[in-house]
Amino acid sequence: MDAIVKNFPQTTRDSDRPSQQEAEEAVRVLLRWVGDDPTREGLLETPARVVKSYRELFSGYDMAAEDVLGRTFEEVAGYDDMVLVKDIPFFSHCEHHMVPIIGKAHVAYMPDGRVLGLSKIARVVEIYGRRLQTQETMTAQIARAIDDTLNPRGVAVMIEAEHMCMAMRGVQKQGSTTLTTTFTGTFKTEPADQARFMSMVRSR
Ligand SMILES: Nc1nc2c(ncn2[C@@H]2O[C@H](COP(=O)(O)OP(=O)(O)OP(=O)(O)O)[C@@H](O)[C@H]2O)c(=O)[nH]1
Ligand SMILES: [Zn+2]
Repeated sequence: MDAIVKNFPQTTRDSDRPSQQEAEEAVRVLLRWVGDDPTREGLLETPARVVKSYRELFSGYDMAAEDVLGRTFEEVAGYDDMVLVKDIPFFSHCEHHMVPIIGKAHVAYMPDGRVLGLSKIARVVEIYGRRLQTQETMTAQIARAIDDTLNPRGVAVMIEAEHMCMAMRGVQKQGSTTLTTTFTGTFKTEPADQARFMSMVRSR
């Protein structure tokens, strides 16, 4: 099973994807649709640039969290308390409007013998961030990926983000923050663990 299919039911196989030329043509259509002229000098290279930047901004479709989380360590002198990586910045795009979501993720787990490389937690945030998202889905996906691959005693994920679709357009409310949380295992069953996670996230 290739990584993309394993990773995400809604991702497209490479063979089903439009060509770069087709994607560039779609950008030209949008440029005409907003009222500009894709043949003027300043816009000639724009479709190619947009497609290239989409490759980067949506590179999460080509990566699987399971591959990143596969490498774990056991030699931690019996450490079994919470591991929290907080304030992980990310950029995503909302699946409704395809405009940016800008936020921070806080990710914790309670190890059960094995721990993750710390950078891998940030990489998982990156993998799910670089897709079209709702904040709720992204929060749940990060928690589930860590839960499924590491089998810790519990996972806690909090995301705080500003949605540009609410700031730049539509209801036009700048500066509002949306908070979402997913708790599994001990973070779900033990109020004290959940409270400690919240206070560690909040402490500066
Ligand atoms: N639950 C959730 N909603 C989101 C997220 N990102 C954007 N939205 C919302 O998705 C909704 C889409 O609503 P629609 O009425 O279909 O679209 P719209 O006419 O563009 O809505 P307005 O933004 O209110 O103008 C809006 O209320 C957005 O604020 C997200 O991550 N989670
Ligand atoms: Zn939106």
